Amino acid sequence: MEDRYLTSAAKPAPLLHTLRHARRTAFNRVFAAIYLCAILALFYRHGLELIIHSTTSASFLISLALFLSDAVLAFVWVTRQGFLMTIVYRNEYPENLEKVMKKTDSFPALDIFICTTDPYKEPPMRLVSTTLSVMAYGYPTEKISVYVSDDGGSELTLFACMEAAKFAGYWLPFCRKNNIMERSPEAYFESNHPWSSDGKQIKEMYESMKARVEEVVERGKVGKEYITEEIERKAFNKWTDRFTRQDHPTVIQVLLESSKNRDITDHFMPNLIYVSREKSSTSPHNFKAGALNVLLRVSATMTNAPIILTLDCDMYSNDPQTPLRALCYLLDSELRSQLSYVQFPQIFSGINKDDTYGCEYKRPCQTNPLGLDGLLGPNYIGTGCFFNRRVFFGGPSYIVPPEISQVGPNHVVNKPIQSRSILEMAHIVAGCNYENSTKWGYEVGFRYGSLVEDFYTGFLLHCEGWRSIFCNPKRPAFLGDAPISLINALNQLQRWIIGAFQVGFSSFSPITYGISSVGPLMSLAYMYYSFWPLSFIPITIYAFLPQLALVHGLGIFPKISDPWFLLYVFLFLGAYGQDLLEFIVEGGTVQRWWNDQRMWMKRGLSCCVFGFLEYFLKCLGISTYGFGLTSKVVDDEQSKRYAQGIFEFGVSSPMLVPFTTGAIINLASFLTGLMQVLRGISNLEGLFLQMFIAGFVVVNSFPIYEAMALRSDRGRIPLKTTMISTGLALALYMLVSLIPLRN
Ligand SMILES: O=c1ccn([C@@H]2O[C@H](COP(=O)(O)OP(=O)(O)O[C@H]3O[C@H](CO)[C@@H](O)[C@H](O)[C@H]3O)[C@@H](O)[C@H]2O)c(=O)[nH]1
Ligand SMILES: [Mn+2]
Repeated sequence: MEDRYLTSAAKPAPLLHTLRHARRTAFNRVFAAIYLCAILALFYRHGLELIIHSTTSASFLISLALFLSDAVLAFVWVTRQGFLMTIVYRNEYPENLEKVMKKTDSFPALDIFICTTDPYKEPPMRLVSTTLSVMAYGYPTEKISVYVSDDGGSELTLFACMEAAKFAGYWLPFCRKNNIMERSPEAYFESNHPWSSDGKQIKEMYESMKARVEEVVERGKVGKEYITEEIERKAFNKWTDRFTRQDHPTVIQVLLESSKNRDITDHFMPNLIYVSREKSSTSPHNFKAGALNVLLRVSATMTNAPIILTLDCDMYSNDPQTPLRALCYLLDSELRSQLSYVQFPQIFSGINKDDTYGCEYKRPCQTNPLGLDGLLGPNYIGTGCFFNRRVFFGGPSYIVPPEISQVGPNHVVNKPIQSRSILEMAHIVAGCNYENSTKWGYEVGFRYGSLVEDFYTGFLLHCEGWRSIFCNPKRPAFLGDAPISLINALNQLQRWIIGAFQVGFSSFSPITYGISSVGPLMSLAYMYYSFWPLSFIPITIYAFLPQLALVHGLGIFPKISDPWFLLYVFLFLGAYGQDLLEFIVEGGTVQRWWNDQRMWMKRGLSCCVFGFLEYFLKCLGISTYGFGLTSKVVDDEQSKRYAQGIFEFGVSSPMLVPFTTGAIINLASFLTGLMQVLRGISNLEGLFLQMFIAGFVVVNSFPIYEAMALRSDRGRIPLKTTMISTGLALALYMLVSLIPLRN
């Protein structure tokens, strides 16, 4: 990007973007001060309980457990404030871009990276639609290069990309001519349109392409009848018998070259390049971060665009204007020297009405970034993000040069991408040993060392002194898939949790390194993401301890008549109330919020615990972990249940056991407590808070009881899980009976 994009100083330049501070920030600050006082009061009471009122070892242990729980909750609350103190909204005006830039041909080139890994978990037709949706961007076509990274090394994926390249010749002019907004053919043909004659024709072409790709995927092989050209045959010949997913040479296939290929209206096409990096079972490949670094280098040798968009195969473009919106920031002369990336929110298209599994992730994807945007900017969330290529090579004021200049940000490509020397170079930099003893993954490129490479990379970029921008247009810029079964949702989150701990406990921890590099509020936010899964400690304690005490008629919280009771009421209502408010203000519904807080409990008693255990077993060298890919395939019956908002438990997995056990204990304890109160053995006064907690959990657990006892479909809780959980609940109950709780 040269200086000709700079706006002239003489006349005020047309606005590219504006910023507005949210009014509720003031409220949030006042509320935080009040709530903090309440927390301090709570700890004063904990001190009294621990030091003065604990007379037996059992009561001391109970007080200690409650203290520990509240300490973690307080820590999480404090770190969450990082998102609430500086909320801002932005608007951008892409219509002014051309005025600012004067000539359309001065639009910068754009390299788009799309990652895919497994044709059976990530249907290639979804990849095709995503690819076509960005190839059809309303942006000078010859400036777009799309790089598909196939970590599965699959000929099926290559075949799908070839089909996409052919179809693009028809699809791109069709989109331009009819000025359609949904440039993902899958999304476009799914919605109902009055079809024109060319619409019908192209729909037929799409359906036949889809049939071919799906047939090939089903057969697991690209049949000879599909290979028509010599160049295609040569490409598929690379899949020899020795070619496996884990061990194979680099495959780079230029499927479209903008200077050569034209569409049916003789208009330029974008570049489309398939890349499957070399893999060897003896060299680490660093999952997605490794794949992205290969694309960074391969694209540098071929097109080296100053702007890069990273996408997952399931996030298609929903608005052809999106690159222009990103440019409103990336080309801004005041921001430019500091700006690392423009992050769009992840918005999911297939979520049911009430978002059963809380997979909208409204806070991390939509509301928290608004708060961060008033500081150094949102964290990177892996997809839907436009980067300035330069950020991968050092901070704003210093350059960390790569080992060879051909992969650096200043390299000028002056040969066609299919020329021999370029292709040779591209193969070299995609090799699995290329990174040995280089700075890739540590000081250069996407960072290694965490399963949430996106979070880690964004954090370190902020630490280097870069800022980022959150761009949240009304019409979602991208739409993606979210898991629609409980176990998939929990597994996905477990990977994120392990990744978060990897950052939190690394030498670059936000607690230590972060505070000195990004400032207090920003590092609070990063601390929140690194450590919130520790909430499993209070969630577990609050799910079992008050209930087991209740069964034995033992009160562990203040009585209703005790003034401390009001403090508990305020802390509970304050936290839940503010959370609800925040959710609703940003366009959520009460039902979705309810489901989200219900999932919070389930997560605390499943993937948070397992993620924590797995992280520590790995630290001790006992286990290893991989990047458990989220499946994007669902069967019809499952989708039907999801559409009705019915929980999908289905598989028997240890993941389901803790919260099922919890649900049983809470029900039993609530009923026992109720009986005791009704029979006059205990009085409600002293047990009210415990009854309330148990009752609240019971209400939240209705779907669990239903899935254990009443349902017969395939999504119910498997009998095995129910039996193990009941056994555990009984064992726990008996164990507690052995402890002398009262003096
Ligand atoms: O070895 C790998 C593993 C994954 N991927 C790709 O990474 C993307 C994300 O994988 P997915 O299973 O969909 O994970 P999600 O949990 O849905 O992804 C979220 O979390 C990831 C970090 O764990 C981020 O990279 C993603 O951008 C973010 O959407 C997909 O395109 C994969 O094809 C690779 O390229 N190579
Ligand atoms: Mn995904």
